[in-house]
Amino acid sequence: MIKVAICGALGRMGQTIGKMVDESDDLELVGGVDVKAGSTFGVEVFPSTEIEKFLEEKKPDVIVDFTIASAAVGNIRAASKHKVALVVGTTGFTPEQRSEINSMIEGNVPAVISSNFSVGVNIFWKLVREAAKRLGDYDIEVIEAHHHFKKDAPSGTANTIIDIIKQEVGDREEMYGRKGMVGERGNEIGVHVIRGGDIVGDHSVLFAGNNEVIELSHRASDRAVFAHGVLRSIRWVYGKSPAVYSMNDVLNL
Ligand SMILES: NC(=O)C1=CN([C@@H]2O[C@H](COP(=O)(O)OP(=O)(O)OC[C@H]3O[C@@H](n4cnc5c(N)ncnc54)[C@H](OP(=O)(O)O)[C@@H]3O)[C@@H](O)[C@H]2O)C=CC1
Ligand SMILES: O=C(O)C1=N[C@H](C(=O)O)C[C@H](O)C1
Repeated sequence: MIKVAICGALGRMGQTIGKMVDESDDLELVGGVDVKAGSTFGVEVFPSTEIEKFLEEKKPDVIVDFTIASAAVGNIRAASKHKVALVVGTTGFTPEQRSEINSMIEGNVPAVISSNFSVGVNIFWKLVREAAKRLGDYDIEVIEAHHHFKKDAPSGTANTIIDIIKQEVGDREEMYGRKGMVGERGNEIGVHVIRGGDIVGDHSVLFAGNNEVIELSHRASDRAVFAHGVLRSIRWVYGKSPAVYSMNDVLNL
């Protein structure tokens, strides 16, 4: 049995992952950490101020983090110190936070970090790369939509899309929405963020040329798609050599 702990255990993703871990035969949910203490699926949730005590008492094999960027940095530091493998889905990191995370992990613990654990999105990213490779002279716009509770914008997945496009077409300015006399469209990637209701997670990329538009889209209708990828990652990462891994490694893409 792989002993699993969840940071952000009482949140939307924490609950979805906790349920799936609890129902699986080869994984054992040993507890969680959240802002406030509590319980989930019959195990104790410690307050985030007591993460060190939690790790010493519960000794998880893998820690899953779905919190917020500022909190995740501290949780990753604690996991690295205690040599616990990581699966990190939290988004909204600054470049500085990402490099701090990488240096905490490298040579210390194995960690899968992804802005989107859905298998479909990981294939979608491949399709976006392929299109960008061939349609670099088309106008490119990225659109994402999420529920009204989401704190970071644009989504981590949209940021990954923008990175992929730039890797293929070269650096471009990101244009976040447009208003007023915007003038002729420049060598930019338009980025549009929608927040509303209970939208789980929609991402589209438009490649617009003369007399034609190619639109690639992915729509998640249940958080279970992310949680399935998280469970695959937990099973994959346990026992691996210390390094930062992506879902490409987990899915062998
Ligand atoms: N990679 C992927 O596939 C996916 C990534 N995400 C990302 O996961 C993150 C969480 O999303 P979601 O579950 O919807 O958000 P929620 O707000 O529902 O859950 C986050 C939880 O973390 C808690 N939290 C805040 N600070 C700490 C801390 N220091 N230690 C422990 N827990 C803490 C929050 O408490 P409180 O509410 O009291 O602040 C909350 O319970 C986001 O960054 C989101 O973008 C989401 C879905 C898929
Ligand atoms: O906050 C969410 O809900 C989601 N966050 C991730 C992101 O920021 O890309 C993944 C997914 O779209 C859901």
